[in-house]
Amino acid sequence: MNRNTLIEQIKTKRSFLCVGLDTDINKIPRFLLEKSDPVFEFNKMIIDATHDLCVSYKINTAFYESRGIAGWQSLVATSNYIPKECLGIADAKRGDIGNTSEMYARAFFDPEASGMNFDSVTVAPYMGSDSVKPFLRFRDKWVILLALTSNEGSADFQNIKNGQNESLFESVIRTANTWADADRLMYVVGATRGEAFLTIRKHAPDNFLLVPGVGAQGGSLQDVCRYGLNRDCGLLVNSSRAIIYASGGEDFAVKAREEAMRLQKEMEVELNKFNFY
Ligand SMILES: O=C(O)c1cc(=O)[nH]c(=O)n1[C@@H]1O[C@H](COP(=O)(O)O)[C@@H](O)[C@H]1O
Repeated sequence: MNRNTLIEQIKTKRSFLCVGLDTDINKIPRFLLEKSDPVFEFNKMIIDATHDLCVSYKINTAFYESRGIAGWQSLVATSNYIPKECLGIADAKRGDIGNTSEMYARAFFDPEASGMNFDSVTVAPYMGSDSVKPFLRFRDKWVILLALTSNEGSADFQNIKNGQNESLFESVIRTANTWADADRLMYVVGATRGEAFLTIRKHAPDNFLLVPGVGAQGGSLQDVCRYGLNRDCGLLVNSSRAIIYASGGEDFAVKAREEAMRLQKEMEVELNKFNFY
């Protein structure tokens, strides 16, 4: 999916919600366990219930890889069920020497090789340019590079300053912006980072930011929008557990829709404040 299509979708749906499919087989309603692929059935019902309210789905591959072959089958089936008008994110946090990154890129971007055709993949920047560039060789695909993450340990490395008083996350953004433009490169910035969005926007005025941490991790959508929105919206705000486990019962899809709609309404208010349309 290209940038213009993404922006059009945000305008049409008045939403920049990304639903996170962090589907844990031990947390899904029992009645689904009779199905041949319970995780896919769960995801399918979540997608059916939310696709008009969100512009993206993020599949965290850990929840699938941890289940071996069965998990991989659920991953492939779910990736192919994501509607075309929604940006599909493989949240795999990859990155390695060039020829290995090329294989990771094929795994998520080349349907003939792997059966999967994601629009984007999350990548760790630690190994530098040659570990990221193989992902950028695929047309109309996005790299979503970790910049300032939502977890407590993010300060261990990401806030370390260099001789120019610049934090590591700032150096990551400044350098990575020389590898690709804002049509191909997004950054992960945790919702728990509030005012840091001011600094991020100084270095990345045009890039879309994937923002996890609203919902279960307590980040504020309003703060994220105050400091993070740009003229193209420029945000994809993810919520996983708060949506998909809004209910543990047979009504899980209905409750997931209610939570997604609550967030979509809040996003619409923020877009209106920003005179986005
Ligand atoms: O790259 C990510 O998606 C990510 C980066 C980050 O800084 N923090 C973070 O929580 N995530 C992911 O975003 C999702 C957040 O899930 P919830 O806390 O359940 O909404 C999980 O899939 C995390 O792995």
